[in-house]
Amino acid sequence: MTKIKSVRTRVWTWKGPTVPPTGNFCTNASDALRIEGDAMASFRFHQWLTCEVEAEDGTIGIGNAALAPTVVKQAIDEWYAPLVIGEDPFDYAYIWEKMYRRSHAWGRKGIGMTAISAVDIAIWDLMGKLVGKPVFKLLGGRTKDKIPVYYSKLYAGPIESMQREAEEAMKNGYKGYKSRFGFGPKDGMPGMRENLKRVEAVREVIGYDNDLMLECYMGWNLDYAKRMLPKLEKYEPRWVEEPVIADDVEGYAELNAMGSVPISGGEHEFSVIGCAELIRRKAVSVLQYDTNRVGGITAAQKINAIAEAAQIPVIPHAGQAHNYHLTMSNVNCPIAEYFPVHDVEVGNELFYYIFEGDPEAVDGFLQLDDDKPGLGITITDKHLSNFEITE
Ligand SMILES: O=C(O)C(=O)C[C@@H](O)CO
Ligand SMILES: [Mg+2]
Repeated sequence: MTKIKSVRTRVWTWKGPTVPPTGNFCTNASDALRIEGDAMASFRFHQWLTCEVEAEDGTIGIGNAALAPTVVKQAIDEWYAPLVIGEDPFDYAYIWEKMYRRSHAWGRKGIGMTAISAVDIAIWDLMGKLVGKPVFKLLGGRTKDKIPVYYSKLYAGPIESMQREAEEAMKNGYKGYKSRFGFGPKDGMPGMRENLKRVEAVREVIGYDNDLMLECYMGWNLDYAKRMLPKLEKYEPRWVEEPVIADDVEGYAELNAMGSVPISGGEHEFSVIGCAELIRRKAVSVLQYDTNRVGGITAAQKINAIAEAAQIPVIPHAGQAHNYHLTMSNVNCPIAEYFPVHDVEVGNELFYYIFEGDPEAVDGFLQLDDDKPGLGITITDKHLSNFEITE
C-alpha cells in the first residue's frame, strides 16, 4: 500500500493577452448592483489552481479548481493537506469525509468544498495512475462509444457576429449549441426584445434539429424569468440555465414547475446534500454540478446515483477531463458541455493553457482513451511565459 506523501498547490495567474470585455456580454448576478462598467469582472476566471497529490512511490495525481484560487490554495495548504498526508489514497471516501467533517463549520459550501474538490480529483487521478486505469474505468466504465458534446460559447453581442460564430461552429458537427443572454431585468422590455432577437438569430443558423441551450448565469430574477420563459417556448430550448441566483432554490422550483422551458442549474451548488436538495425540491430538470466545485469525483458519483434514482439527467458544468470521466461512466449523463479552445476571454478555456490531454471535440463528439491512466491530463509548460505562478 502506498500513502500520500505530499500536496502541492500552485495558482496560475494569466498575464497573456485577453479579449477585452464588451457590454451585455453575459447576464450575471452582479447586474442587480448599481456598479457601472464590466459587470462580468467578478466572474472572469483568469486564475486557476492546480493541486498535485504525490504518493510515496512518486506517482502524482492532478486536481484543479477555478473558483477563488488564491483562497482555495490557502485552505488546502493550511487545512486540507495535513488531513490527507499519510492516508492511503484508496481510502478516498474516508479521506473525503475527513476533509468534509473537519471543516464542517465553514467548508460545506464555496471555498471549502472547492478545496475538497481539487484534492479529491487529484486523488482519483492518482488512483487511476497507481492501478493503470482511466478514472472512468474506476467509476463504471465505458457507457458510450464516444461522448456527444455541445458547443458552449456564443456570448451575447451583435447579431451578425453571433450568427457568424454559430455558422463557424456548425462546421464541426455539434448537435447542440449554448448561447448566453446579454440582457436582464435592468434592461426592461427593450432588453427582452434584444434577448429574443438573438435566440431567433441563432436558431436561424443552427435550425431546429440541433439542441439550443440558453444561459442566464444567475443574471435574471424570478419575476423576469416568469415573463421570459413563455416567450422562449417557440424556440424550443433544451434548457434555460441558472435563471436566478443559486440560493433562490424556491425560485428555481417555481420556474421548473411552470413546465414552460426545462430549467438547469447546479454549477454553484456544493456537496452531495446540496445537490440532493435541488433534486428533492424539483428545482432543476437538468443537474449541472461542476466536479471541481461540488466535492470532487467522490461527491459527484454519489450525486449521480441520487439523480439517476430521480431520473434527472446530469450534464456537468464545464468541458474538462474530470467531468468527461463522470459523463463517460454514467448512462444518466447523456452529453457534455464543451468549451472550444479560443483566446482567453471569460477564462472558461484557461485550463487548455495549463493542461495537456483534455480531449478535443471531433464532429460533435469527444473520446476518452481506455489505456490512458487517471484523468489523462498533464500539466504543460508550453504557455508558462503567459502565467505568473504562485507556489
Ligand atoms: O459554461 C457555463 O455554464 C458557465 O456558466 C460559464 C460562465 O462563464 C458563463 O458562461
Ligand atoms: Mg452555466
